[in-house]
Amino acid sequence: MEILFYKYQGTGNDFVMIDDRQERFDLTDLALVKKLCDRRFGVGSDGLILIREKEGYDFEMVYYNADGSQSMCGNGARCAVAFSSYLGIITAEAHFLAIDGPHTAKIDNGLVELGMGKVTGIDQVSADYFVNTGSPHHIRFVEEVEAYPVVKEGASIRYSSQYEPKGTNVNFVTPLAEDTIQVRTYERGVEDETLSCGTGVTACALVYGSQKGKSPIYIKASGGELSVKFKTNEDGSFEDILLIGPAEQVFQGTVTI
Ligand SMILES: N[C@@H](CCC[C@H](N)C(=O)O)C(=O)O
Repeated sequence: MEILFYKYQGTGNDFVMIDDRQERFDLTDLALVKKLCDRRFGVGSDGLILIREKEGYDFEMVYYNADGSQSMCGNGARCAVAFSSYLGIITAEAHFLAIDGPHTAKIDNGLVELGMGKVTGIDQVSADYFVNTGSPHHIRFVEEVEAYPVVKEGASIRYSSQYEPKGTNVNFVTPLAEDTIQVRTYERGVEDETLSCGTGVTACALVYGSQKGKSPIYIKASGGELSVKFKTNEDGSFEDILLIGPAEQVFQGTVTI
Protein backbone atom coordinates (compact mmCIF):
# COMPACT_ATOMS: atom_id res chain seq x y z
CA MET A 1 0.00 0.00 0.00
CA GLU A 2 1.28 3.48 -0.87
CA ILE A 3 0.82 6.25 1.72
CA LEU A 4 0.96 9.93 0.84
CA PHE A 5 2.51 11.82 3.75
CA TYR A 6 3.32 15.43 4.54
CA LYS A 7 6.04 16.77 6.80
CA TYR A 8 5.23 19.76 9.06
CA GLN A 9 7.23 21.66 11.64
CA GLY A 10 6.09 23.97 14.44
CA THR A 11 9.04 25.87 15.91
CA GLY A 12 11.25 22.91 15.04
CA ASN A 13 9.03 20.19 16.56
CA ASP A 14 8.50 18.04 13.45
CA PHE A 15 5.74 15.68 12.43
CA VAL A 16 4.79 13.22 9.72
CA MET A 17 1.18 14.06 8.82
CA ILE A 18 -1.26 11.75 7.08
CA ASP A 19 -4.73 12.57 5.77
CA ASP A 20 -6.45 9.45 7.10
CA ARG A 21 -10.05 10.46 6.53
CA GLN A 22 -10.53 7.15 4.70
CA GLU A 23 -9.22 5.30 7.79
CA ARG A 24 -6.67 3.17 5.92
CA PHE A 25 -3.98 3.49 8.65
CA ASP A 26 -4.04 0.68 11.23
CA LEU A 27 -4.05 2.53 14.58
CA THR A 28 -2.52 -0.51 16.30
CA ASP A 29 0.48 -0.71 13.93
CA LEU A 30 3.00 0.92 16.27
CA ALA A 31 5.92 -0.65 14.36
CA LEU A 32 4.84 1.41 11.34
CA VAL A 33 4.55 4.58 13.46
CA LYS A 34 8.08 4.02 14.81
CA LYS A 35 9.45 3.26 11.33
CA LEU A 36 7.94 6.40 9.76
CA CYS A 37 9.33 8.55 12.60
CA ASP A 38 12.78 6.95 12.47
CA ARG A 39 15.33 9.52 11.27
CA ARG A 40 17.57 6.88 9.67
CA PHE A 41 15.26 4.11 8.48
CA GLY A 42 12.11 6.18 7.84
CA VAL A 43 10.94 9.71 7.06
CA GLY A 44 12.07 11.04 10.43
CA SER A 45 10.12 13.13 12.96
CA ASP A 46 9.35 13.71 16.63
CA GLY A 47 5.85 12.32 16.09
CA LEU A 48 3.17 11.15 13.67
CA ILE A 49 -0.29 12.66 13.26
CA LEU A 50 -3.34 11.25 11.53
CA ILE A 51 -6.21 13.52 10.55
CA ARG A 52 -9.50 11.64 10.76
CA GLU A 53 -13.17 12.54 10.46
CA LYS A 54 -15.13 12.88 13.71
CA GLU A 55 -18.83 13.58 14.06
CA GLY A 56 -19.47 16.97 15.69
CA TYR A 57 -15.94 18.22 14.95
CA ASP A 58 -14.03 19.51 11.93
CA PHE A 59 -11.56 16.65 12.44
CA GLU A 60 -9.87 14.40 14.98
CA MET A 61 -6.11 14.58 15.58
CA VAL A 62 -4.61 11.18 16.41
CA TYR A 63 -1.10 11.81 17.75
CA TYR A 64 1.76 9.36 18.35
CA ASN A 65 5.20 10.12 19.79
CA ALA A 66 8.14 8.72 17.78
CA ASP A 67 8.15 5.60 20.01
CA GLY A 68 4.45 4.87 19.32
CA SER A 69 3.11 6.12 22.67
CA GLN A 70 0.23 8.63 22.73
CA SER A 71 -0.31 11.94 24.49
CA MET A 72 -1.48 15.50 23.74
CA CYS A 73 0.89 17.51 21.53
CA GLY A 74 0.55 21.31 21.38
CA ASN A 75 2.91 21.93 18.46
CA GLY A 76 1.47 18.89 16.68
CA ALA A 77 -2.03 20.32 17.13
CA ARG A 78 -0.91 23.65 15.64
CA CYS A 79 0.52 21.74 12.67
CA ALA A 80 -2.68 19.66 12.39
CA VAL A 81 -4.68 22.92 12.13
CA ALA A 82 -2.35 24.17 9.37
CA PHE A 83 -2.60 20.80 7.56
CA SER A 84 -6.42 20.82 7.82
CA SER A 85 -6.45 24.30 6.35
CA TYR A 86 -4.20 23.08 3.49
CA LEU A 87 -6.58 20.13 2.91
CA GLY A 88 -9.57 22.53 2.81
CA ILE A 89 -11.23 20.92 5.86
CA ILE A 90 -11.25 24.27 7.68
CA THR A 91 -10.77 27.91 6.72
CA ALA A 92 -9.90 30.41 9.45
CA GLU A 93 -11.22 28.53 12.50
CA ALA A 94 -11.21 24.94 13.74
CA HIS A 95 -13.01 22.84 16.32
CA PHE A 96 -11.32 19.48 16.69
CA LEU A 97 -10.86 16.56 19.03
CA ALA A 98 -7.54 15.40 20.51
CA ILE A 99 -6.67 12.78 23.13
CA ASP A 100 -7.22 15.29 25.97
CA GLY A 101 -10.59 16.54 24.67
CA PRO A 102 -12.00 19.25 22.37
CA HIS A 103 -9.91 22.19 21.13
CA THR A 104 -10.59 25.35 19.15
CA ALA A 105 -8.05 27.15 16.97
CA LYS A 106 -7.61 30.04 14.57
CA ILE A 107 -5.20 30.22 11.66
CA ASP A 108 -4.05 33.34 9.86
CA ASN A 109 -1.19 33.33 7.36
CA GLY A 110 0.58 30.32 8.92
CA LEU A 111 0.22 31.60 12.49
CA VAL A 112 -1.89 29.25 14.61
CA GLU A 113 -3.61 30.25 17.84
CA LEU A 114 -4.49 27.03 19.65
CA GLY A 115 -7.00 26.87 22.51
CA MET A 116 -5.62 24.53 25.18
CA GLY A 117 -7.67 22.58 27.72
CA LYS A 118 -8.32 23.95 31.21
CA VAL A 119 -5.42 23.38 33.63
CA THR A 120 -6.36 22.49 37.22
CA GLY A 121 -3.29 24.02 38.88
CA ILE A 122 0.43 24.01 39.54
CA ASP A 123 2.01 21.43 41.89
CA GLN A 124 5.21 22.16 43.78
CA VAL A 125 7.75 19.29 43.49
CA SER A 126 10.63 20.12 45.90
CA ALA A 127 12.13 23.28 44.32
CA ASP A 128 10.51 22.44 40.95
CA TYR A 129 6.94 22.35 39.57
CA PHE A 130 4.57 19.97 37.82
CA VAL A 131 1.76 21.01 35.48
CA ASN A 132 -0.49 18.88 33.26
CA THR A 133 -1.38 20.77 30.08
CA GLY A 134 -2.86 17.72 28.32
CA SER A 135 0.51 16.02 28.72
CA PRO A 136 2.58 15.89 31.93
CA HIS A 137 5.36 18.43 32.49
CA HIS A 138 8.03 18.79 35.17
CA ILE A 139 9.46 22.33 35.24
CA ARG A 140 12.82 23.40 36.66
CA PHE A 141 14.19 26.95 36.67
CA VAL A 142 17.93 27.04 35.96
CA GLU A 143 20.52 29.83 35.77
CA GLU A 144 21.69 29.33 32.21
CA VAL A 145 19.50 26.98 30.18
CA GLU A 146 21.70 27.41 27.10
CA ALA A 147 24.52 25.53 28.88
CA TYR A 148 22.33 23.08 30.87
CA PRO A 149 22.72 19.29 30.38
CA VAL A 150 19.07 18.90 29.27
CA VAL A 151 19.24 15.30 28.04
CA LYS A 152 21.14 13.96 31.08
CA GLU A 153 19.06 15.77 33.73
CA GLY A 154 15.82 15.42 31.74
CA ALA A 155 16.18 11.65 31.43
CA SER A 156 17.00 11.33 35.12
CA ILE A 157 13.79 13.16 36.16
CA ARG A 158 11.68 11.47 33.43
CA TYR A 159 12.69 8.01 34.71
CA SER A 160 12.65 8.89 38.44
CA SER A 161 10.46 6.77 40.74
CA GLN A 162 8.11 9.70 41.48
CA TYR A 163 6.88 9.64 37.85
CA GLU A 164 6.62 5.86 37.42
CA PRO A 165 5.13 4.14 35.51
CA LYS A 166 4.20 6.66 32.81
CA GLY A 167 7.07 9.15 33.16
CA THR A 168 6.92 12.85 32.36
CA ASN A 169 8.26 15.48 29.98
CA VAL A 170 10.88 17.74 31.57
CA ASN A 171 11.35 21.46 30.90
CA PHE A 172 14.28 23.67 31.90
CA VAL A 173 13.59 27.40 32.06
CA THR A 174 15.64 30.57 32.33
CA PRO A 175 13.83 33.92 32.67
CA LEU A 176 15.01 36.50 30.12
CA ALA A 177 12.69 39.37 31.11
CA GLU A 178 9.54 40.00 33.21
CA ASP A 179 7.39 38.51 30.41
CA THR A 180 9.90 36.33 28.54
CA ILE A 181 11.47 32.93 29.20
CA GLN A 182 13.83 30.59 27.39
CA VAL A 183 12.81 26.92 27.49
CA ARG A 184 14.49 23.64 26.55
CA THR A 185 12.53 20.39 26.83
CA TYR A 186 13.34 16.69 27.21
CA GLU A 187 10.41 14.85 25.67
CA ARG A 188 9.05 11.54 26.86
CA GLY A 189 8.29 9.31 23.84
CA VAL A 190 11.07 10.90 21.81
CA GLU A 191 13.52 10.24 24.68
CA ASP A 192 15.61 13.21 23.68
CA GLU A 193 15.58 16.98 23.65
CA THR A 194 13.28 18.39 20.96
CA LEU A 195 13.61 21.90 19.51
CA SER A 196 10.27 22.93 21.03
CA CYS A 197 7.36 21.44 22.98
CA GLY A 198 4.00 23.25 22.85
CA THR A 199 2.39 21.72 25.93
CA GLY A 200 5.75 22.17 27.70
CA VAL A 201 6.17 25.87 26.98
CA THR A 202 2.52 26.36 27.95
CA ALA A 203 3.20 24.72 31.34
CA CYS A 204 6.31 26.89 31.83
CA ALA A 205 4.41 30.05 30.86
CA LEU A 206 1.66 29.29 33.40
CA VAL A 207 4.24 28.90 36.18
CA TYR A 208 6.27 31.99 35.25
CA GLY A 209 3.21 34.09 34.41
CA SER A 210 1.65 33.27 37.79
CA GLN A 211 4.84 34.24 39.60
CA LYS A 212 5.05 37.56 37.74
CA GLY A 213 1.28 38.21 37.48
CA LYS A 214 1.66 38.54 33.70
CA SER A 215 -0.02 37.27 30.54
CA PRO A 216 1.02 36.89 27.72
CA ILE A 217 4.35 35.23 28.28
CA TYR A 218 6.80 35.10 25.36
CA ILE A 219 8.88 31.97 24.93
CA LYS A 220 12.17 31.45 23.19
CA ALA A 221 12.44 27.75 22.30
CA SER A 222 15.45 26.31 20.48
CA GLY A 223 13.44 26.06 17.23
CA GLY A 224 11.60 29.39 17.34
CA GLU A 225 9.34 31.72 19.25
CA LEU A 226 5.93 31.10 20.80
CA SER A 227 3.61 33.00 23.11
CA VAL A 228 1.04 31.90 25.67
CA LYS A 229 -1.98 33.87 26.92
CA PHE A 230 -4.13 32.69 29.80
CA LYS A 231 -6.62 33.64 32.52
CA THR A 232 -5.96 32.69 36.16
CA ASN A 233 -8.90 31.69 38.39
CA GLU A 234 -9.14 32.29 42.13
CA ASP A 235 -8.89 28.54 42.86
CA GLY A 236 -5.46 28.40 41.14
CA SER A 237 -6.77 26.86 37.92
CA PHE A 238 -6.22 28.37 34.46
CA GLU A 239 -8.51 28.77 31.47
CA ASP A 240 -8.75 30.53 28.10
CA ILE A 241 -5.20 29.32 27.49
CA LEU A 242 -3.88 30.09 24.01
CA LEU A 243 -0.64 28.75 22.51
CA ILE A 244 0.38 30.94 19.58
CA GLY A 245 3.05 30.33 16.96
CA PRO A 246 3.90 29.38 13.38
CA ALA A 247 3.29 26.03 11.68
CA GLU A 248 4.73 25.17 8.29
CA GLN A 249 4.55 22.44 5.65
CA VAL A 250 8.10 21.38 4.80
CA PHE A 251 7.64 18.69 2.15
CA GLN A 252 5.44 15.84 0.97
CA GLY A 253 6.14 12.37 -0.39
CA THR A 254 4.98 8.78 -0.57
CA VAL A 255 6.05 5.64 1.23
CA THR A 256 5.19 2.08 0.36
CA ILE A 257 4.26 -0.13 3.31
N1 LIG B 1 5.84 17.89 21.46
C1 LIG B 1 4.61 17.89 22.12
C2 LIG B 1 4.39 17.00 23.29
C3 LIG B 1 4.22 15.55 22.81
C4 LIG B 1 3.79 14.60 23.89
C5 LIG B 1 4.86 14.30 24.88
N2 LIG B 1 6.08 13.85 24.30
C6 LIG B 1 4.32 13.28 25.89
O1 LIG B 1 4.55 12.06 25.73
O2 LIG B 1 3.64 13.68 26.82
C7 LIG B 1 4.03 19.29 22.28
O3 LIG B 1 4.31 20.14 21.43
O4 LIG B 1 3.21 19.49 23.17
